[in-house]
Amino acid sequence: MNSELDNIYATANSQVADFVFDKKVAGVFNDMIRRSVPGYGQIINTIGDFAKSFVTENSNIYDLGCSLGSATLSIRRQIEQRNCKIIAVDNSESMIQRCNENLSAYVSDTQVELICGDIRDIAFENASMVVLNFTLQFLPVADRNALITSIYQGLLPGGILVLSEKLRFEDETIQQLLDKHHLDFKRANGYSELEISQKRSALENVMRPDTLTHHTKRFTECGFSHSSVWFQCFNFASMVAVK
Ligand SMILES: Nc1ncnc2c1ncn2[C@@H]1O[C@H](C[S@+](CC[C@H]([NH3+])C(=O)[O-])CC(=O)[O-])[C@@H](O)[C@H]1O
Ligand SMILES: O=C(O)C(=O)Cc1ccccc1
Repeated sequence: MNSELDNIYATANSQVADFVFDKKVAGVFNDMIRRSVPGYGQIINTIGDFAKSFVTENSNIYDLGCSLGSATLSIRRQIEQRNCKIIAVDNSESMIQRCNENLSAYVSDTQVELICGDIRDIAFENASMVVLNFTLQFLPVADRNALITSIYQGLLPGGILVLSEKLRFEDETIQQLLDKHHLDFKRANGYSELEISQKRSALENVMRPDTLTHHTKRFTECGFSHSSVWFQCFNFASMVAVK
């Protein structure tokens, strides 16, 4: 999966536009997310491991906000179950175009249907696994419960939802502690203070993290009886909810 170096925010701008998943972002995304999200690689690998355990033959798997297809590739590498289909959805044409290139580079028996569209418009059915890997945080808060409910209703009994998100903390001491270590992670990965500051400004109107308490409450409200955090690094976490 080729990717240029992310230097999108390396030059000072008097006006930083809201972050969009456009062609420029898609071109550097693999570099951007690995240098910005601690534990991303581990989460991607483990999504494949979860798929090996949870995907059932003749079922559907949904990768919502698939970006370049890293989660879809991880799932496709791991599953041996027959007659499954992965439905990978993203509303960025640039992401879908690159995702298609990435998926075409590998031969696989597992069918992948790529949809350039809004995940809120997807009808979920016969699903053994659904992945929301750092996507829900970009949806309006008011739309999140309806999506999780729709996912729950479309999951087969025993099906799994993997939800990874940046977290917000009510406790200001914890928020500041984990924010600091996240920014140190970005610094250690070569981002300048200017890049960190300008990216934060670009994200503030388009990415709205929830608290872990809210995620857990939402799982229960939307029908799930089993959920847990399985991974957390600083203010980034991945959760599982099982039907
Ligand atoms: N309403 C929407 N409908 C469809 N796509 C959307 C919507 N809103 C945002 N997106 C898409 O969700 C993705 C979020 S990135 C996911 C990483 C990937 N899951 C990964 O495992 O590498 C995470 C991040 O950038 O932090 C982008 O590709 C958006 O175009
Ligand atoms: O939360 C942050 O500071 C990020 O940079 C996360 C991120 C990673 C990739 C695209 C958009 C946001």
